Amino acid sequence: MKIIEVETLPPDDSQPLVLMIGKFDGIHKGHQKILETAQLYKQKEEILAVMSFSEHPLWILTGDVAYKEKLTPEPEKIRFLQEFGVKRYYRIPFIKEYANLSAKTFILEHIARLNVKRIIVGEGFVFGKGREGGTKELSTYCRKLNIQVIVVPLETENGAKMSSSLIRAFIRKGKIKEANAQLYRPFTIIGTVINGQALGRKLGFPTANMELTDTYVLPKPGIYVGRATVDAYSKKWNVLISAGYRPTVNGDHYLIEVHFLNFNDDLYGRKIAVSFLHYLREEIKFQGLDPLIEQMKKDKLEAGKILPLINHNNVP
Ligand SMILES: Cc1cc2nc3c(=O)[nH]c(=O)nc-3n(C[C@H](O)[C@H](O)[C@H](O)COP(=O)(O)O)c2cc1C
Ligand SMILES: Nc1ncnc2c1ncn2[C@@H]1O[C@H](COP(=O)(O)OP(=O)(O)OP(=O)(O)O)[C@@H](O)[C@H]1O
Repeated sequence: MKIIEVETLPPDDSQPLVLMIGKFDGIHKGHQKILETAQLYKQKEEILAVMSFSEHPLWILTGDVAYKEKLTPEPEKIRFLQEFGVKRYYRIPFIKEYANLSAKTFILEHIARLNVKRIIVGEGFVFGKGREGGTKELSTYCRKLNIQVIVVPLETENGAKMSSSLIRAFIRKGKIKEANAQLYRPFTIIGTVINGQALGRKLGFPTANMELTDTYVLPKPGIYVGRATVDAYSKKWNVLISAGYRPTVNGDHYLIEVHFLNFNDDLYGRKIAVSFLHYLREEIKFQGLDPLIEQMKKDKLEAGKILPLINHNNVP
């Protein structure tokens, strides 16, 4: 994958492209349909390209941190796009000047510098200053440049558009199943294992405390059942995940801790990828450690019952 930084204008280029534009956070089922359509339309000499923003435009424009939190931070997003055959990634630093670009200027001055043969967008796609341009304007400007525009019908669930914002909202509410259904795979967070208070080991439930590699959208505090991989190994381990503030031990910040079932190796400093599969229960403030241990034993039993019933890859 070639990553091209767009400073002010994309560099002139003659490579024939099939272009997709957007944030593509999560590469959800709707995004996957766009990528599959692009593959279908691609001619032999053309390559797939995505133009995306390094940060969510609304994070830059409003400063609302909720928009900084991602389902798939950029390295993850690029890895997924690569799996879908994308060969080029135009990375736009979403500065305010970019937000002020009109729909017309974006196509006739920016996109015109590239040799775009086709643009694939979803129904309802909007672009340009204040979201002024829609698919109609896109087609009008692209006709002048001889670019074919393909508008893909919306991928919906229960009548609602599948969208990154909706999936982020599901995760914040602990609605993991709903989020995973739209992602078409389990929601996964990657981090490095750091030292905790080593209390977990004494309680009989050692946990790998995660330092996250990026600003992920964080699941509602609670206990989850999931699966995890370690470093680059493909083996998946069953895990219990504690996400939240650990009120029993007066934790003062949100933390994701992972208890591996049937795995005892030292994990400090190692990179783990943790997939959330099932929301088990809320965090509880216990009066002392004994009731916490009792509850953790129950959680383990419950996880043992639930794991065989879960579709781990979330693909029907
Ligand atoms: C399965 C499981 C369930 C947990 N449930 C709770 C809970 O309900 N309330 C709570 O305060 N902490 C809960 N925790 C977090 C523990 O308090 C934490 O793992 C323990 O204090 C060890 O922390 P350490 O890793 O910093 O040593 C849970 C942890 C696990 C693994
Ligand atoms: N549910 C969907 N069905 C079909 N196409 C979609 C769907 N959701 C997004 N797209 C298309 O995918 C491309 C990238 O979309 P983008 O990630 O910018 O928006 P989004 O997923 O709607 O996110 P948000 O929820 O943050 O608005 C666009 O062409 C968009 O129209």
